[in-house]
Amino acid sequence: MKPIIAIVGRPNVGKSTLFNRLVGRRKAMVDDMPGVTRDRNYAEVTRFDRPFILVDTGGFEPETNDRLLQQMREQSRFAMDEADLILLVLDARSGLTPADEDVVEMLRRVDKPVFFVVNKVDGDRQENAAGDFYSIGVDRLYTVSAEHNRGIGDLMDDVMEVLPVDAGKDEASDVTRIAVVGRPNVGKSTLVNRLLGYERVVANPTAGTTRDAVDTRFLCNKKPYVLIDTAGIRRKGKTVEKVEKYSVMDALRSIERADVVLIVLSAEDGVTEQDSKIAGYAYEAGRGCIFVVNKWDTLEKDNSSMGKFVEEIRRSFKYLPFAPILFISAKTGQRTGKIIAEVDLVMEQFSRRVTTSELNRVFSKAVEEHHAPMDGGRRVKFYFATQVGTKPPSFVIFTNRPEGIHFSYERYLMNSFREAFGFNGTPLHLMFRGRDRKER
Ligand SMILES: Nc1nc2c(ncn2[C@@H]2O[C@H](COP(=O)(O)OP(=O)(O)OP(=O)(O)O)[C@@H](O)[C@H]2O)c(=O)[nH]1
Ligand SMILES: Nc1nc2c(ncn2[C@@H]2O[C@H](COP(=O)(O)OP(=O)(O)OP(=O)(O)O)[C@@H](O)[C@H]2O)c(=O)[nH]1
Repeated sequence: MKPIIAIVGRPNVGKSTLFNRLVGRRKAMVDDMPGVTRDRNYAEVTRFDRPFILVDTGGFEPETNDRLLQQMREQSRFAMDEADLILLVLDARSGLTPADEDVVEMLRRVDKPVFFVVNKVDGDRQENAAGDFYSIGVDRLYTVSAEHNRGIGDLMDDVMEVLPVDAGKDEASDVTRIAVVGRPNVGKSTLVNRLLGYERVVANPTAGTTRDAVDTRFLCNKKPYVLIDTAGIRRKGKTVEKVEKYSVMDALRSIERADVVLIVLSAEDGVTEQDSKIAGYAYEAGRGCIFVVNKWDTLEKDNSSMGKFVEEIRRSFKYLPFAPILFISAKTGQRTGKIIAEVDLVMEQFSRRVTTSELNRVFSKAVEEHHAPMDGGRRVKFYFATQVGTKPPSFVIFTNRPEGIHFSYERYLMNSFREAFGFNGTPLHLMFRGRDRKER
């Protein structure tokens, strides 16, 4: 599993700025996609060919919580439990505060590498002021300016030296890896047990790598599948509070390792905020997605109830119009037998390749029917499209204005591809590239 680096610190010290700096990407353009977190707080980053997961814990703060210390404790606890390495961000311009000291105290007890990062050191003047932070009693401070990209290279050089090495992939290509995700109590464990009970479990759960992930292999119609992190799902003795706090993170980790994600909803509750969050991550991670509406047995049904639920899902998850929806009861077994067949269909599309000539036929027709809007008074021209990868299907489109293509036009192109090719259940990834190597 890829190691996790957590960024902690009180509000406004520059966590998100540092996060964006390290991710090296513009902020995700997701404004017009309800349900997808606006500022993403979770990203996969590769440095010196080594991938890791970067988490900005600021994003985990409940919006209504006004208690600073409480928030920081939660962030730090999260970081201590889940991360492999912690970046504590301090603010050179505001100096050391009691809240900082409180977190430092907590982190002192952690048996993981902690880097003390003094941010907003934009110039030499702040460099001197930053020295005050040594009063917290650490050997090494890293002075940086996240905004102006100062000191970041030195910091990351040292971080990469102590970051645990990825303990290895388990990505046999013929196996479909399935993650079952959803907020607490929607019926994940019941569903997992149902799937495994149905199908013959061919191997005992094997203890995974660094964080006790237990994946379970099983066969269905002689085809191999892996259910990811069944331990996380079945884990007993979690306190209620912990379940509430960490389930999104559990989901993230499973999604990260999956091909196809079963997003479990509960028919009893309808769609909730937390469902949106989880589904948003599955989408952003570019995994195959299937909505599984569980507890269908609990509804008083009339003819329109399924249609209404479909509507609610489509309205709440506008960015996932391509994800199939299944209505099941994990408890009674109703329609659970259809899940794996649906997974197969999605996996096929997720791994699908179209030929360059087919692709360009569809692409040029789409462009002809609906021109791209002008970019700063300049015509946007396209040259050529090619598929560069699968899982999910990824395309590069060559254009004279790679930075001038609006998200709505990108979406139009994706929809044209879907209309022509299907790609049911899988996100698509488009990249625009200029002939002069400019890229977005
Ligand atoms: N001068 C200076 N300002 C910075 C630097 N890094 C961040 N800032 C500013 O500090 C403010 C807070 O930055 P954020 O990245 O939003 O801080 P945060 O810790 O993520 O804040 P929360 O989201 O509230 O937790 C913004 O106005 C940034 O522009 C820096 O290196 N130098
Ligand atoms: N009526 C009904 N109840 C169900 C169904 N599936 C699960 N349940 C019940 O819902 C409750 C929660 O089920 P779990 O499988 O433990 O849910 P979970 O999502 O794994 O929960 P966490 O471990 O808290 O994340 C249990 O009481 C189940 O018996 C279903 O299809 N119908």
